Amino acid sequence: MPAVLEEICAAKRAHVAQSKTKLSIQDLEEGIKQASAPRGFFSALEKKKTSKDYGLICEIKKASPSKGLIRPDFNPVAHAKDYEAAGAACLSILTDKPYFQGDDQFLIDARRTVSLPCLRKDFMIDPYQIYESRALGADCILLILAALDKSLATELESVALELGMDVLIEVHDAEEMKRALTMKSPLLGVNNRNLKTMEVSTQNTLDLAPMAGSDRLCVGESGLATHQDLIDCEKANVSTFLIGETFMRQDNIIQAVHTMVGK
Ligand SMILES: O=C(O)c1ccccc1NCC(=O)[C@H](O)[C@H](O)COP(=O)(O)O
Repeated sequence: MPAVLEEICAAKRAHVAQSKTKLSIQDLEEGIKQASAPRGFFSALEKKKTSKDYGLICEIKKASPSKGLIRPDFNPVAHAKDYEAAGAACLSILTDKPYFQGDDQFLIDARRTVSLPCLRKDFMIDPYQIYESRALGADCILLILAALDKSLATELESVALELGMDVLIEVHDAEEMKRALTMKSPLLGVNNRNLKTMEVSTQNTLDLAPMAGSDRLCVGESGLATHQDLIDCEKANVSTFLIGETFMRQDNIIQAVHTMVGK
């Protein structure tokens, strides 16, 4: 596992242990009963694909380990509104605090403001977090296969699906893609960021997406900066993308999304 992921997951295990002392899974199940029903994350993206539109998962991201602070005037509610107005299919909201300056409250506030399906973007290593995600209102969770063995990935996926959420399975190499194809979720993210070097290359999407076959929906993730990047990925039949930093660095987010899709 890349060192940065190792470090983030170790911190996450300590954080989850702490959370469990405050709220039990039974408490979270009570919270889930009060939560609004899941919005179809996968189906929103599938709809865009069917209508031959780009399916954008627009990310609310204040900072990152590779870039530090990205958005000084960070305002998750305003960013959520802008993304919806710009035509995003879905939102991704980082909730990890120590490495991304995220917050669970950002997910709650953003989701309440818009009608888009929302991904809780965090580092899932324990079933507890899957219950917590649904109680927070998440419609989809992320599973990073580089951080999970087969049995834990399968367990987390099955809890999420039972709770009615979609699952975005993230892969970075061919071995992870093969593992992803043994899982149930049809939503596969190809991460263009090499977490060992932090370099990004859309070539990764071009190399791995063809392995996925026509039953899965591939998402190109990370380092997408220009409309040409999207056009390049279309060579591998990928028209669904997760984009954070490029949008978050622009004062006018609506304009940035329009420019990205070539409007
Ligand atoms: O962004 C990072 O530096 C990072 C470091 C370590 C683990 C994960 C990381 N990013 C999480 C993401 O998946 C991205 O936020 C997402 O793919 C959007 O990427 P970008 O468009 O490049 O902001």
